[in-house]
This record gives sequence, structure tokens and C-alpha cells, in this order.
Amino acid sequence: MKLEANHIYFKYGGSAEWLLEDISLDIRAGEVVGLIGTSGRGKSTLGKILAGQIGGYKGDVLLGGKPVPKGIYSPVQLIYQHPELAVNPRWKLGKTLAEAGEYDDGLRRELGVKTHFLDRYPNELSGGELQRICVMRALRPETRFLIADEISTMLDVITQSQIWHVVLDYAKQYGIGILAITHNEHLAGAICTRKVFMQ
Ligand SMILES: Nc1ncnc2c1ncn2[C@@H]1O[C@H](COP(=O)(O)OP(=O)(O)OP(=O)(O)O)[C@@H](O)[C@H]1O
Repeated sequence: MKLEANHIYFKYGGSAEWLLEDISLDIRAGEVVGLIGTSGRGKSTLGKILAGQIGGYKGDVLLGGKPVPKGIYSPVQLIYQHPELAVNPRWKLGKTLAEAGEYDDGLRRELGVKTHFLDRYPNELSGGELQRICVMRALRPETRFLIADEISTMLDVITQSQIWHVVLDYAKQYGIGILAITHNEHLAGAICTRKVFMQ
């Protein structure tokens, strides 16, 4: 199975020029594709389009040759650089996690998510603790592709490598394909099976 973006054109409202102009990209099951490019080039925007979080583009996003299903737990999961923007600030984190269904307790331990974190609101955790929960939410057997948008930039090197280790192991186990958006050439060199440059 592959996730593909075919001939995508997109601009934000009010802008005269295309931000994305005839962009095509595909990610196959089990691949770790690094998406690399200068700041402001539209990498995060493309990630959001692939994950179905932005509409109003021209072109197609297909999963296994069909439009990505909507209205259910999405098989294409996006993890953002800013975890605080990805969760409901008024919900305790246990509720946020439960929304996606039952969670895997082994995965919780591997990611270093303490059970008492789940009884707290997002502003009662550090950025790194919150990001671990967002990673945990996105790693489910139903996930087919993961868009990881600078997911570890706010973490120290040890935590960064611990989290990527868990993500890559999980992806391998379930044949998940990953698009890793990063500025970090060292990280891309260590984790990616292929790199795509947006210039
Ligand atoms: N919601 C929005 N409305 C209007 N313009 C936006 C919006 N989000 C992003 N942009 C603009 O679109 C351009 C591309 O942003 P995007 O975040 O996709 O780039 P990027 O390649 O991921 O950048 P970086 O590497 O700095 O994260 C930027 O010029 C940004 O200011």
C-alpha cells in the first residue's frame, strides 16, 4: 500500500502565488521518507494535506489508490512539532487518549508516559511529556502512515532518540510508512530510508 500526493497545487487564502505548485510524492508501507527543505517552503502544509487536515487544494491524495477515509480514526496520522496545539486544553489527557480507543499499556511504558500524566490537563505537563502522549495517540494498529512533523525538536537528544526508537520499532512491527519532516540532517541520515528535497 502507498500514500500518494499527485500534482498538488495549494495556496493559503489571500496569497497570489502557489505555495505548493505541482508537488507529487509517495510513501510506501514500511518506508521512512525524510522531507527536507528550506524554512517556509511548505513542508508542514504538505504534511497537513496528506493527513487530511487542510482542504481546498488541487490534485489528489490517495491511500492504496483511493481517497483517504474520513469520519473514522484516520489511517494517516499527523504528529505536530507543537503538541500543545494538538490536544484539547480543556480535557484531561486520559480523555484525549481514550477518544482514539483503548491504548496499549506496553507502548505507554516504552514511551515513558506515567499513568498519573493521564489525570492532568495539557498545561500541567512539559512539552516533551505531552509529545510522548501525542506519539502514543498516533501509534495504533489502524495507523497505516505517520506524518511526523519535526516531532522531536523540543526534546533533548536522549529523549529524542528514545522516542524515535519506539516509533521506528512500532512502524516496523505494523508496516507503517513514515514521512519525517525535519531540518535535522543528522536525524534524517539516521532514520530515513529515502530523502525528498523540497526546493
Ligand atoms: N494558516 C496559514 N495561513 C496563511 N499562511 C500560512 C499558514 N500556515 C503557513 N502559512 C505560510 O505558508 C508558508 C509555508 O509554511 P509551512 O509551515 O508549510 O512551511 P515549512 O516548510 O514547514 O516551514 P518550516 O521549515 O519553517 O517549518 C509560510 O510562508 C507560512 O507563513
